[in-house]
Amino acid sequence: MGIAHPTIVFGELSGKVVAFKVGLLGLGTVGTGTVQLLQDRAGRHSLMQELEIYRVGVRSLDKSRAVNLPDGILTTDLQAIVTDPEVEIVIEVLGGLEPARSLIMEAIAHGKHVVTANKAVIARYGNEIFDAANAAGVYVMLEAAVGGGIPVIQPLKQSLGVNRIHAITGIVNGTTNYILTRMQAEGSSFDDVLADAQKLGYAEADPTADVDGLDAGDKIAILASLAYGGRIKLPDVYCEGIRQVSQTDITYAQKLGFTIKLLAIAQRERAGLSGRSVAQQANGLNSPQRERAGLSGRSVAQQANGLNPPLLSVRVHPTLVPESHPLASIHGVYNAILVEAEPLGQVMFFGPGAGAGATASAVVSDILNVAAVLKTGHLETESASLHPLLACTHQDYCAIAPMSELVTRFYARFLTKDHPGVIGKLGTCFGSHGVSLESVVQTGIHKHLAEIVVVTHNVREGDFHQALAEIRQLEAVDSIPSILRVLEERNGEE
Ligand SMILES: NC(=O)C1=CN([C@@H]2O[C@H](COP(=O)(O)OP(=O)(O)OC[C@H]3O[C@@H](n4cnc5c(N)ncnc54)[C@H](OP(=O)(O)O)[C@@H]3O)[C@@H](O)[C@H]2O)C=CC1
Ligand SMILES: N[C@@H](CC=O)C(=O)O
Ligand code: NA
Repeated sequence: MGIAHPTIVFGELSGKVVAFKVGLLGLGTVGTGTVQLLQDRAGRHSLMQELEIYRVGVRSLDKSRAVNLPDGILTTDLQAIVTDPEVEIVIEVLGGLEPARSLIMEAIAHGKHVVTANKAVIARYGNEIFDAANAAGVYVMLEAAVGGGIPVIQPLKQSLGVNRIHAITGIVNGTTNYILTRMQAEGSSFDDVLADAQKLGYAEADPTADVDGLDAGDKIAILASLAYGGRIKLPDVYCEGIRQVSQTDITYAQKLGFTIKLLAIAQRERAGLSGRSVAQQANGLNSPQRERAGLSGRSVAQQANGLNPPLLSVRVHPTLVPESHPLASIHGVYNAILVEAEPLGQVMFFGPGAGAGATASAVVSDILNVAAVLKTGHLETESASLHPLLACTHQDYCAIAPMSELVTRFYARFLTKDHPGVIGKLGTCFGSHGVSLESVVQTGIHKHLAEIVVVTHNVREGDFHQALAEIRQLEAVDSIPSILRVLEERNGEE
């Protein structure tokens, strides 16, 4: 098909236009940043000269736009973009599940390479998307989907590929880090700061995904899948957001030498914790988990120890982070991802996790990666296969251990009657469930009730909750307003 629409042609080499035609779906925060970057090529990689914005799909043609595009580039017919034979690379920056998912699938079916910033779609439909892409011989690139502009997807696929990953601990949601930072620094209210994050373009269209930890859950599922070489079932990822984090807890945490962060964590389950072996933990998996891990009908002990992909803990929750930990100093919309690997040791990726320019940097880098492969003519022969360090070809599922088996420290705040002996009763309940306390502080009287803050040593989460269930029955205990996990200072491990 000839070029029926006006286009922005950037590249003309040896008198011959060699542009890769890009179809952009979405012209919001990220789409606008992407166009701005593609229109401002001076001093950037020369391959950018060969990218051409061919069509841009939006919902409304009446909106004023922060970028100038020639007449006829904008369209509301997104399907026409993903089926247009002229388009080689489709950029999906619409957000949401539909029509994003269907358009990605249709683009793949029409032989287009896809670049997406959409972690929600990849975390839920990655299986079908990558199966289809691999069968069609096209790339699906997603650097912008995790950590915004921070390069973390490509490093996990390429530079860190030889490492055995022990743990990934990240601040991967800019909105919640921005909210927690300002609540902590200024004592601002949650709602006011959220409104600012929305104005700045950090938050998702529905900020529930940010605030309730679901966006971070999508991102850690994607990182875990790349790091551990297996697919992750999203419902297996435990997600707890920041709605219940109060000024009171922020203040107590500060007094105790911690800062509260929403952490996304994926780690190999460690053998021997709380006297349990990996095999026993794998026994605790429900049957679909064991089925997915390939454990059913075989010796769980034998298989869990050599599990490939391994048995993992994958979770998102607000966490007390020691002030001395590298993640404690990540503020505002910044993200950071700490990777602990063998033989490399610790490496931390840090940078802006959201925002137009930063995210566009990741999107356009992905486009360049695809254009670079296309330029080599690598995919043009019948027998050509996808570049193994750019494609995603995992088939097996990782088994995810239940949260009750997690071994972690806890912070808990109790409101109790101000009676003698209450602290002793709490200690007895904890002790009878094997929960050892690092500190117990009675911090004052709050509406005629005593406020007691407890920090535990490492405990098995299931044991801790059993102790709490017993404590709730105590006549002296009014309520337990907060329970938060605590990160250990050494090695970023819990
Ligand atoms: N914002 C950020 O900092 C980051 C965002 N991301 C991800 O990037 C993606 C885009 O986010 P963002 O740019 O913030 O989103 P915006 O809401 O700012 O922009 C969405 C764009 O998509 C268009 N659009 C949405 N639905 C449709 C539809 N059904 N038909 C046609 N057009 C549609 C909108 O059109 P119109 O303009 O006409 O309304 C708009 O241009 C999301 O997946 C997000 O998770 C990833 C990293 C950081
Ligand atoms: N809403 C997300 C945007 C980037 O993924 C965030 O706040 O991190
Ligand atoms: Na990134």
